[in-house]
Amino acid sequence: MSVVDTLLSPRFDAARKASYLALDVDTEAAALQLVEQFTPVVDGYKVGLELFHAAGMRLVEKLLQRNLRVFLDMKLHDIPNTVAGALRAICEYPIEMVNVHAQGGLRMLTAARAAVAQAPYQPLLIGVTLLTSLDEADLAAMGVQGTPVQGVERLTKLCQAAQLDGVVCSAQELAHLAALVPDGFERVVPGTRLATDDRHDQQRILTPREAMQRGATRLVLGRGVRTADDRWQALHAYWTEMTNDHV
Ligand SMILES: O=c1ccn([C@@H]2O[C@H](COP(=O)(O)O)[C@@H](O)[C@H]2O)c(=O)[nH]1
Repeated sequence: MSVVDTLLSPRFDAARKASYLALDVDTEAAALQLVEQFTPVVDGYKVGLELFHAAGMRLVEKLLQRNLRVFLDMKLHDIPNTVAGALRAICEYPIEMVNVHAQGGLRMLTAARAAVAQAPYQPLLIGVTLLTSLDEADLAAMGVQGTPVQGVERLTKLCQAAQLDGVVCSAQELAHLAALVPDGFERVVPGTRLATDDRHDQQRILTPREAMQRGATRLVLGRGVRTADDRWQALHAYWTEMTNDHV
């Protein structure tokens, strides 16, 4: 059996459904090349700031036409009225998940919730807590008191107060959050790495296995897969960790 056939087997269905491959490339053509390579093994893709600014909603429409799950990683952060307006425009499309910065505050999060609730499509609305590229020293330099765990806890409580569907956080805060949030609350984790991977610009990392063990509900897979010498082997390694061992 080839690695692609193995990855298409039901054994990996749960990992497939819990994964978004980050299309962090700078042209529509490069994004579609990745999508052509990985579909149908991967059926969920993340469009972030780089690709969105290069290719816009037209690229998102192309993914949706292929019946792919789309996480629009916009990290909206502005005054409540502006964020609500942006979400109304986004929710004209059947995307699966969109996010806002929890640091926009309760009024902004509440306006975001209301905008999505009234929209034609209602993606999961997720609050980004503290970027996984920040460590405690970065927080202190920004005037944010306490540890990343404390910061993520504060921001998660804001997201819960505004009735968001979940948060983005690092795997390092998950054990702490497990006691704080109910089962159905999404815990979306970017910046996981295999033990042998480069961490790049990420600071608060753990392995995919540790993330799943600690309660992640969805993982964003980025450079660990996309820039690997053998992308299929890398995806197999990530999904095996996500599948086998979180007991
Ligand atoms: O706190 C955050 C929020 C979002 N991201 C995004 O996830 C991917 C991670 O990519 P890697 O290549 O695996 O580092 C990227 O698109 C970020 O914009 C994040 O890393 N941290």
